Amino acid sequence: MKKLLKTLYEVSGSYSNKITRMLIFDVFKGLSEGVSLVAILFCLSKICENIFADQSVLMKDVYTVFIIAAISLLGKITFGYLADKNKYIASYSLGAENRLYIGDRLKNVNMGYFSTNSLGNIAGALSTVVGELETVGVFIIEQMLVGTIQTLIMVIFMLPYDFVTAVIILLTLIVGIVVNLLTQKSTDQLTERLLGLKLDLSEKMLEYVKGIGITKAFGKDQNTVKELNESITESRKGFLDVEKILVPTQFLFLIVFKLGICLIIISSIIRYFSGNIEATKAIILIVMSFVVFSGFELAGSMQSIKGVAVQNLNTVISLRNLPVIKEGEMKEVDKAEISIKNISFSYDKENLFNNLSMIVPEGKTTALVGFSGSGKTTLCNLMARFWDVDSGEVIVGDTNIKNYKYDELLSNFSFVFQDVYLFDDTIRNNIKFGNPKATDEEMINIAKKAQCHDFIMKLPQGYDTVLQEGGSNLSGGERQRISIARAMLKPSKFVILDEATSSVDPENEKQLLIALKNLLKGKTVIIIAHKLSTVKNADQIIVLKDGVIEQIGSHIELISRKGIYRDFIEIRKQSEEWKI
Ligand SMILES: Nc1ncnc2c1ncn2[C@@H]1O[C@H](COP(=O)(O)OP(=O)(O)OP(=O)(O)O)[C@@H](O)[C@H]1O
Repeated sequence: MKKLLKTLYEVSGSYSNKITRMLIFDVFKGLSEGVSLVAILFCLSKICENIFADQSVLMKDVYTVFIIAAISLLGKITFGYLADKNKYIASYSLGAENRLYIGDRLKNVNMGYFSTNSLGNIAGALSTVVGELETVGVFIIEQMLVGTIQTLIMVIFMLPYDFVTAVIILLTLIVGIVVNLLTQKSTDQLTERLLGLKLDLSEKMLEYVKGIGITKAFGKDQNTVKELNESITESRKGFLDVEKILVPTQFLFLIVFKLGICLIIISSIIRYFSGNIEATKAIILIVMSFVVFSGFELAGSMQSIKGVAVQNLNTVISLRNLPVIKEGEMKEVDKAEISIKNISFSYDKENLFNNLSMIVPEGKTTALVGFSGSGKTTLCNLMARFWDVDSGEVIVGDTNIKNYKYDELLSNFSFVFQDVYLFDDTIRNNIKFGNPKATDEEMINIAKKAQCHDFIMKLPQGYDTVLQEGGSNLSGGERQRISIARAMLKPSKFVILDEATSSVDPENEKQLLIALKNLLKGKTVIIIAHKLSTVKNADQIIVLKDGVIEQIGSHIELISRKGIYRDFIEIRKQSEEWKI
């Protein structure tokens, strides 16, 4: 419980005071519950005493006990309400706060993290794990605390009332705790496995849904379906295995208390018949035996799922502590130039770049061309610090990018990625994502230039049309034009266009290229393109092959020289597979 509380406080952020309040109210709720039970037993004892003594029940005693019971019941309800109020605010708010915190942290995590950790796992952790934390985590602590306090009150009452029963209760509690501790290790291991299975299942589900189109196209017996089926079978088997161990351990734990109850009843009957205790006491002890362990039984049953809560909390803590990239203090980019000096970089063992150097001059357009896999996208990612170089320097303006504040550095870059992603939001908000302060007029003006205004106006709600996740209710070309408008609306010094017009039809592309030319005027542009039309007007063309710069120059210079660029152009005419 101490460990659970400690980790819960670690993730509770600004809502830790609500948890403290909940715990305080729960202590009073537990006390009230214990006292009300004792008061009812005491009342019963007085009534029995008077009946057995053939006397009329003393109303003064009954009233006193009734008032105590009423006050404690009222306390139980009031403190229960206050504890619940704080519990719900704390649990749902800390869930939301953690999702926001982790989401923000993920933004500053090196992209390598996303290569080694699947999207499904991260999504599963943020939804399932944080969700369980909201519903189960705080609840477990509450039940354990209230149950334990209630039982302690009963024990304290029992000690002076009947020593033998007090000893039986204490021994039962000790055996119960020992059984719990002995089974704890195996249940903890199981809950760890349970979490792994849940995350694996959510990863496979996500992969399956995302690839549903491919699955349809290639038939049902493809790998994703097979993997999903295996994961479902594996998780079903795993969940059953967990239950197979959890149920008997729970049963063993409950048996201990049932045996404790039997012992109290047997000892009371034996002692009554041997004349050691009176009938009243025997009755009270027998009645009390049925309720004395109830709080502790509940607390103990929480112990087995406590492992789940601890696992969930640890997962949240590890996500909260994800190593983010180290950032510097620089805010302003003084010069819109990028200078790459002797960089080496590898995704895994083999280096993609070895001592590569180049300059992206201010206010000019630099085109990166080369075969697929030659490193064009990677080079752009290194310029915006999506990844860190292994050695060498990427200098933006006059400063190494590692010395900039990360958000400030990124605010200077606009991107149009190969794989366009649009948010599940209106078209207006998707375009304004690049510059939320832009007016509608500015936004529409850019949309017109990006050749998307006309098709947007044909949609039933125009700019207020809500896009489906990823923009799946638009064509590839429409998505790309919206992403161009989004990038153009962002006031940035650098624009990176990664095959930005690849999905646009020739008619739109012509107008788009004219618009891009105007919009990109004065900006430093890095363009990855496979179309000659996009590349030939660049001020500088850098030809990459297997991570090595083979040629640098303008289109006129490169086409007039024998070499890889001229070959590209030739081959391009023959084959659509080349990327130039
Ligand atoms: N996240 C990653 N993890 C591991 N390897 C990667 C990753 N991204 C790219 N690579 C590898 O790095 C090399 C360069 O990839 P990159 O995407 O930079 O090439 P590219 O020239 O942009 O290719 P394309 O024109 O096909 O987009 C390729 O061999 C690719 O497989």
